[in-house]
Amino acid sequence: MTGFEKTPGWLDWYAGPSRPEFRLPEGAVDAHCHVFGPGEEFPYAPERKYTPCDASKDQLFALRDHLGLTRNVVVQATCHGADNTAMVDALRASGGRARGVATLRRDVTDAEVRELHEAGVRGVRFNFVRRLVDAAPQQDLLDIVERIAPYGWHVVVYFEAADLPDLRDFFLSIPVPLVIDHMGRPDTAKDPDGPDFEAFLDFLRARPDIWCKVTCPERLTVSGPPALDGERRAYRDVVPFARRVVEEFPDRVLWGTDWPHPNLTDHMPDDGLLVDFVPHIAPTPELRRRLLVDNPTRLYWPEAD
Ligand SMILES: O=C(O)/C=C(\CC(=O)C(=O)O)C(=O)O
Repeated sequence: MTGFEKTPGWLDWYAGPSRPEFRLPEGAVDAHCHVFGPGEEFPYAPERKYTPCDASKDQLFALRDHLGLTRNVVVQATCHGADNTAMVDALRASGGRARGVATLRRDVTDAEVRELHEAGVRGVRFNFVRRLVDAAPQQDLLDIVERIAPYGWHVVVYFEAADLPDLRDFFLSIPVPLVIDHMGRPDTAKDPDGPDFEAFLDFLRARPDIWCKVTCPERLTVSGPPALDGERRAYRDVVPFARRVVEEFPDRVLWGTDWPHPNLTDHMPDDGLLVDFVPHIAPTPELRRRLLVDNPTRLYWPEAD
């Protein structure tokens, strides 16, 4: 017993994922995943808006090996607030095979940033999704950027598509590279060639150092079908959105599982089938190598590039 009770309706991550049919290229990176607790060892943050089920570093590394991945980027999720200890513990245990993205408060010290850097953190995440967090004032975020810039870190931003018009100028004022979570969460019931997604692509065109994660079809899908029970045509409605991004920005796209898939209540995907989704959004071996290996390695392990 950890004393933490998972948010009602929240599904557990999928135990026993299938082995993907698509063979990942050597050096493939899961550039968006999380560790949660275990709560007994790494308590969840008092200010959290949900309580996840535990998902430990060992379980993450077992999934990495099962799927044929080489490396992980562990992204701090809001349920751990700005207490990065579970994420850092995973980085330290990974033998250099995991890098991290932290959450920082405005009063973070240079010594703390240096320690995170030494542990393998390479970015800070700013979350604007209201169901997850009360976003910090923009000036606080810019103060944090000043702290991390000397270390060559980037800023990961998570927002809903409807909020991009209000946030765009702020994002473009951030003087370090940006990484966008989950394609800026487009409404996939809309036309992938329509004005809303075009506005997102236009934002990516505004600077050459804005990267985009083509992740989370399981969150973005409206018409499915879900990646379960061997389904080979999962999330078809998301494919044209992701392909537009991959084909126009082949050198600044990233892919990840989003394991353990927090906050899903409808279905929990089979991570092996999520790997099998990749060839649909990156149709050539060259695009797949950039998406899965070259781009994340350049951003998170430049010394190995
Ligand atoms: O896993 C994700 O990236 C997405 C999340 C959770 C999250 O980002 C967080 O808690 O910080 C979501 O949409 O609920």
